[in-house]
Parts: sequence; structure tokens; C-alpha cells
Amino acid sequence: MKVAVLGAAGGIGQALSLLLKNGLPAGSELALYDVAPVVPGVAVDLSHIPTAVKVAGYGKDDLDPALAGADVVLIPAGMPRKPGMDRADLFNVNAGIIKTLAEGIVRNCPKALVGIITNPVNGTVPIVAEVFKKAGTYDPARVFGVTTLDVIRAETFIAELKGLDVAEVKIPVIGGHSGTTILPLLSQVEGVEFTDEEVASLTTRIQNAGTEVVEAKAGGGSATLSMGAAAARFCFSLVKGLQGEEVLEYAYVEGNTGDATFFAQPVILGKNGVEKLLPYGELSAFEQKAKDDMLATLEKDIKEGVDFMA
Ligand SMILES: NC(=O)C1=CN([C@@H]2O[C@H](COP(=O)(O)OP(=O)(O)OC[C@H]3O[C@@H](n4cnc5c(N)ncnc54)[C@H](O)[C@@H]3O)[C@@H](O)[C@H]2O)C=CC1
Ligand SMILES: O=C([O-])CC(=O)C(=O)O
Repeated sequence: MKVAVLGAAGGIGQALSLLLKNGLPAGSELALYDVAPVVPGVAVDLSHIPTAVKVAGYGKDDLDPALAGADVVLIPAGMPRKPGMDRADLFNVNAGIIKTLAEGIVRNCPKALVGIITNPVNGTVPIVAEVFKKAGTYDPARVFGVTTLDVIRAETFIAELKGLDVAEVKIPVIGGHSGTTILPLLSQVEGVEFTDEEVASLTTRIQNAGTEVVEAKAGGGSATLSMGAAAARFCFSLVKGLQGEEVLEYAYVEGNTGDATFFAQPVILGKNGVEKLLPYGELSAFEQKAKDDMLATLEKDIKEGVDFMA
């Protein structure tokens, strides 16, 4: 199994790479690519950890060897937010980075499963899809916007509020990955009742959790450690799928909900990426309205990505 991390020297990239060095199956290869000159050092540093995962670092001119033969590619490359910015403000800087990296995937590992972390996810995922379409290599079952951070935040906040074992809390989060496009389905949490006030305040907290971190870091960036954990969890699910297990995850994909071209929904992962798209089930009146209200924003974000490639 070869996993490539693009943007591996960054805050997310380093946390994620550490978790992958410790958690990928024995015999795996971890390829760390970044334009920052520190990346070979990150690879050497990780290579001293005694696990059966081989790590190699690749500098800015070595995107092709980093990607050659990769089974999974995770992309946390690009600029993070500062206080006062929306994720959408990152589009102009990060769109070009994502395009270049997606072109590298076309050249070197067109069948890889690709997890996009770079913001704004609502618009960067359509860019990758458009690059692959132009090259004739697009398979919607292999392209994912990573929304796992929204899921793990929702699990954590619910467990805290209700005094539950967080390992037992399961919650679907659908839609996109910014502000009101993030929609946790609290009505579907088994065995837990929420008051209307709790639904309203928890939903808002989950939607604004990224901003909570950005403000707490006070100019030092956005979530990196929790995102590293979320991306590692998603990657391990992709890998289990490739190894023949069926795994349930939520991800921002070109799916079949009919809500928007790209929409986070439940999926069953397997040997070819998405094996099965699952319905997100019944929504409460609150969730139905929140979903209807978000769609214009989500479609606008998607169009920005598609238009960038037109
Ligand atoms: N999907 C999600 O839930 C989340 C997404 N993010 C996003 O992830 C991205 C990265 O965040 P951080 O790691 O905190 O940023 P960072 O600034 O710490 O790291 C970004 C890394 O990308 C590298 N990079 C820039 N251009 C590159 C290129 N062309 N090729 C390869 N590497 C390149 C930089 O050298 C740097 O090492 C941001 O866009 C951020 O908004 C952050 C948190 C959660
Ligand atoms: O808020 C940000 O800019 C980073 C992010 O996507 C998150 O933490 O969910």
C-alpha cells in the first residue's frame, strides 16, 4: 500500500504523517511531498520511529516520483485561514495549487483514491474532478472531500453535552464543509434526545468549530492536530476498503442525493473507493430547512471550482 501526502510539511501534513507512520499496515510506503525545504527532514525524523512503514520525503521538483504508483493520495497542501477570513477567501490562493497537484495525479496514479483536505473543500473538490474529466480519468467513486473533522467534532461535542462514552456516539454529518453547509443530523443520534435549544446551539457550534480554533490560535492558523486525526481516520477507512473490508464513512462526493452536484453523504468504501452510496435518511423539520437554506451557497461554491477550470 502506498499513501502519498501532498503538503506533508504543514501543520496538518506533519500530524497526519505521524499518525500514518504509526497506523498504516506493515509493509506500507508513505511518500511525503511538499514545496517547503523542510520536507526531507520531516521524512528523516519520522523514519526513526520503529514501525514497518517506509517513509520517503520529496521536495518541490519531485511530485512525480512522490505520486508514482500511489494507492491513496491525501492533500492538505495550501493556505489556512486567519481570524476574520472565511474559508471561501482561500479559493484564489489554493485553487491553483490543487489544480497542479491533481495534474500530477493524472500523470502518475490516475486510479488512486484521492482525499482533498485543502480549503475551501466545497470548491477544491470540483477542481480536482474537472482536472480528471479533462484528462479522461475521472471516476467519482475515487474522489473525496474529507469532512471527517465535522463528524469527529460532532461526536465529541455530543458526548460532552450528554455525558456519553464518545466511542459509542455515531452521527451523520451531511452537506459541505463551511458554515451553514455543514449539517449534523442530530435527529439521527441513537438513544439521545435533544431539546430544540440544544439542537440549535449544537448545530451552530459544529458549524463554527473551525472558526473556534482559528480564533483561539489568534493568527497562528487553523485546526491541524484534530484535522490530522480526522484525516488519518478517513485514510485508515480507505485502506481497509482497498483491503476488501466494507467501511461506512461520510464524505463530500459526487453522489446521488440530488441536493447538489457534490454533497457529503454516507458511503460504503471498498476496493474501488465508493462501493455504495447510501441515503442520509429522514430529516427533522429543522434539518430539512437547514438543508434547503444551504443549497444556494453550496452550489455557488461548487460553480466557482468548475468555472476556475472552464
Ligand atoms: N477539510 C478540513 O476539514 C480542513 C481543511 N484545512 C485546510 O487544509 C489546508 C492546510 O492547512 P495547514 O496544514 O494548517 O496549513 P500549513 O500552512 O501549516 O501547511 C500547508 C502546507 O502546504 C504546503 N504547500 C503549499 N503549496 C504547495 C504545493 N503547491 N504543493 C505541495 N505543498 C504545498 C506548504 O509548504 C505547507 O507546508 C488549508 O487550506 C486549510 O484551510 C484545515 C483544517 C480542516
Ligand atoms: O476552519 C478552517 O479554516 C479550517 C477548517 O476547515 C476546519 O477547522 O474545519
